[in-house]
Amino acid sequence: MDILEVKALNKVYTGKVATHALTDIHLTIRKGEFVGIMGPSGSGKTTLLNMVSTIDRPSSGEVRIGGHNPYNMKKRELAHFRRKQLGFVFQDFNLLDTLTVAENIVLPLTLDRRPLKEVDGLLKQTASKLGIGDILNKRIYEISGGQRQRTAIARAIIGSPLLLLADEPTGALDSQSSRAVMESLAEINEKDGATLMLVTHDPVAASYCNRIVFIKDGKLAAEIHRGENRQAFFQKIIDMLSFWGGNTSELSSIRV
Ligand SMILES: Nc1ncnc2c1ncn2[C@@H]1O[C@H](COP(=O)(O)OP(=O)(O)OP(=O)(O)O)[C@@H](O)[C@H]1O
Repeated sequence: MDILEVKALNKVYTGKVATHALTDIHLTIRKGEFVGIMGPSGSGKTTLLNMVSTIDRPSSGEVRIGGHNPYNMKKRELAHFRRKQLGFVFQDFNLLDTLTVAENIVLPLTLDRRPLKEVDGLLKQTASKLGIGDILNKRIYEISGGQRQRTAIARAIIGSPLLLLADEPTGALDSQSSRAVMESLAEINEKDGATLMLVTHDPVAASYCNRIVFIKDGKLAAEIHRGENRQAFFQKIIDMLSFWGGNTSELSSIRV
């Protein structure tokens, strides 16, 4: 089953000078896939993510999520669709600092007025998946960056969205926390069959994906698939980045 279908997508930012940010993008993500989007700075990764996450409207072409075209929806319907069907994970966590970990995680369910008992069950189950069951009563300012990102992931998946979208989720983390966060995302993908789309510059983070799509100058440039061996996939990613452009400095010697 296709979770995401992007067809003939174009985005032109109009202004004094028009920027053709995306040109004729076709991308399908099937249920249970973990797809990474990579490419040099300014290549159009964020623009693509914004079109898929329904934040910004394409200039032409089509986006379908679970068979629905979000851009045909009315404002309220779209807000509801976004809350139910999409999960978001950002580089800077986007958590509410003065609330507890538990309060942050259940926020989407509270907004939907789900029964307390159901919310409590889902909270325990989701927190234990992310290994944060013992910090539920702490406030966000009392926990580490890695714990914050795992809290944000818990919030993103508690409503079982069709598609989880992550924008540089390891961008603000040290390498050890980055690995823990990527291992959590990979586990959600493998064990729960969650479908993920990840935008990243980080080849180590990207090596946890099943497939990487490279964008260059707003166009799909190449695609690689992971086999059994993550170290070999990491090396392939490095090779692709040095060919297509991207951040590869000091990375070839890293073991993943
Ligand atoms: N709101 C905007 N208005 C005008 N041009 C924009 C806007 N957002 C992005 N662009 C341009 O569109 C192109 C693609 O930008 P985008 O942010 O999608 O790239 P990116 O691959 O995510 O880059 P980075 O890795 O640096 O975040 C760039 O040329 C950028 O300058």
